[in-house]
Amino acid sequence: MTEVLFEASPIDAPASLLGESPFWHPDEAALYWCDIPGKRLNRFHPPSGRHTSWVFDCEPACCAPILGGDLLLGMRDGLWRFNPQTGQRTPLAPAPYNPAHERFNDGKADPQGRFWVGTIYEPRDPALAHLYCWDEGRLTEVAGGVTVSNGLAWSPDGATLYWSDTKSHRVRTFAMDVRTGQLSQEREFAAFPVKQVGQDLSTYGGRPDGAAVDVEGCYWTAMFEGQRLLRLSPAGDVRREVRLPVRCATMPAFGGHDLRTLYVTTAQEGRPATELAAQPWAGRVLQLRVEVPGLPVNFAR
Ligand SMILES: O=C1O[C@H](CS(=O)(=O)O)[C@@H](O)[C@H](O)[C@H]1O
Repeated sequence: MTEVLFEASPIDAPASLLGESPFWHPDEAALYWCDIPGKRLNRFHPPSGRHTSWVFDCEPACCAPILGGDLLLGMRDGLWRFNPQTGQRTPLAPAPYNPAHERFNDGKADPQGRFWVGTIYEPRDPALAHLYCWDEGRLTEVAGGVTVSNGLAWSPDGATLYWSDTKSHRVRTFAMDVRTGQLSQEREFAAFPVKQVGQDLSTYGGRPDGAAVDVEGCYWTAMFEGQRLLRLSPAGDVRREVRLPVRCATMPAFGGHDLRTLYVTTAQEGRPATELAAQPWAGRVLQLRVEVPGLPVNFAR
């Protein structure tokens, strides 16, 4: 039997049901991530090995640091400011959709501190999810026509926005006016073969989920259900594939003092029992070392 060696192994923190939105906080030397159905925000501090989590009454889907302190949380019921020291949560904006069948999903700040956040339309059909931008106290709808808004990331110069729709297996780019945040020149960046009904997972490459960009401008995407990460050049060519010991990776994030540790959140929710028995790290945050550092996290303002 051939032994498969994986480069990634889990950090010393409990598994999530559906881990998402990891980011490395440079001031705290800690990794934050959400467990959406577990209704938890997690923090792991590698130097001390300390894991902390906060439990809410509503699903947190994305988190970002705010300039000057606190975190911004995108939750099913809206955007919140959260103080991890006191546990206090202050409302910023109510959900601009019906939370009975839609919720915020992937969200990130751009280099100017505007917070971009998309939604997931849970009935999945039709494609009624959106992308919003939170800026100067206003939440504005900027795009729609997707089902699972995901994969937000920016090129190193901040002038290209990446955005995926996991369900349609596509990643697109926009030119972004760095000063105003105005989007133009929508283009298809990458498209992956859609899973056929009854297709064996061993022949399926997965669909683009969360993403992160490195200093060479390459786009790292988690391929949900494909058991791999892909590193795509700015032109969209696959430069590297990293096989993972877990079927469902959800998002990579660069961390560590040199931003060369790639953390990857994963999911176990809804997976078959046989798969979970074979992949005991499902739901854990994985880590691996990479050669090219990532871009630091952007702070929301
Ligand atoms: O709920 C979620 O699920 C999706 C994966 S999929 O839509 O089921 O293919 C994941 O990408 C998303 O980020 C997560 O919140």
